[in-house]
Amino acid sequence: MDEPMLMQPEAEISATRVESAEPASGPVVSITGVGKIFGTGEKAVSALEDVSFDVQPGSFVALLGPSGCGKSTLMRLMAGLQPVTSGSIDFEGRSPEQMRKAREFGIVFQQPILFDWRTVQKNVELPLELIGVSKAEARARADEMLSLVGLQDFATKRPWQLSGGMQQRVAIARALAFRPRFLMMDEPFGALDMMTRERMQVELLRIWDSKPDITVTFITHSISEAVLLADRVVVMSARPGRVMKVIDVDLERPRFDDIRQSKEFVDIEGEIRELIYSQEN
Ligand SMILES: Nc1ncnc2c1ncn2[C@@H]1O[C@H](COP(=O)(O)OP(=O)(O)OP(=O)(O)O)[C@@H](O)[C@H]1O
Repeated sequence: MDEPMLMQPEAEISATRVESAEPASGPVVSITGVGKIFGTGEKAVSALEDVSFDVQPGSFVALLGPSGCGKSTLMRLMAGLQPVTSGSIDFEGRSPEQMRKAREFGIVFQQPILFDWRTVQKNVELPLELIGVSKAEARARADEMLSLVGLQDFATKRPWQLSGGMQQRVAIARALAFRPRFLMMDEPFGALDMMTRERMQVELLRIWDSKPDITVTFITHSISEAVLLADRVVVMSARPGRVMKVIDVDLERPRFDDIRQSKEFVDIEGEIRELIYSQEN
């Protein structure tokens, strides 16, 4: 799903954090029996069937599955951009739409969608200004997030002067500048070459380690990307997407690039690969 980030301001412009009175104990998102059918009658397409899983607060969940299995659809349902056909998605008593309206979500798509006529810094500031954040506050948050993603020296450059990986880091900075409780990433590194992609994965681990309060949902086709990044991998079947298995990734954090060579990593990758291939045979 490649969508312009600023085309849906309510959805993309995220996050005045709503602090809860008590620390959360149970899951922060409960997805129960979710189904999604597009269209009606003979043209009806069943994209998701009976999808259920929980997301723990502050965890990193990867949605992994073949093309067309409904990963992006599931993320859109979670983000309150489309209604479910059946089942429910519950954010501690609030609906995805309520969460979206409260700007609890930051979203990063495969294409960063930056405005070339604005500087990097002003790209990060723009959506904040659109929701009424003062110029000074927007600048402070943009600078903080550009430092977090390692682009402080590129604030005054134009997006076209940056590499693909750097542009995607700007998109991540822009999403985080809203201080969202939930960061949803739809194949954010899918358009990058393999080496840049691997570097970005490590970069995301670093950013993630310094932002422990955020709960991340990350869509990917890549088994190794899912295992490297996630605490939990939701493995989905081909369309209509169902949950084949939820796999906990009990690898210690902080994680670095060399963890890919560890036996534990390779074992989890193998388990997921077997699961996916068993479905095809
Ligand atoms: N608005 C829509 N109307 C009709 N069908 C749709 C719509 N959106 C998605 N679909 C269908 O639902 C199915 C799931 O699509 P979705 O984009 O969620 O899959 P995906 O797993 O994210 O795929 P990819 O990995 O290729 O991005 C596909 O068959 C798609 O054609």
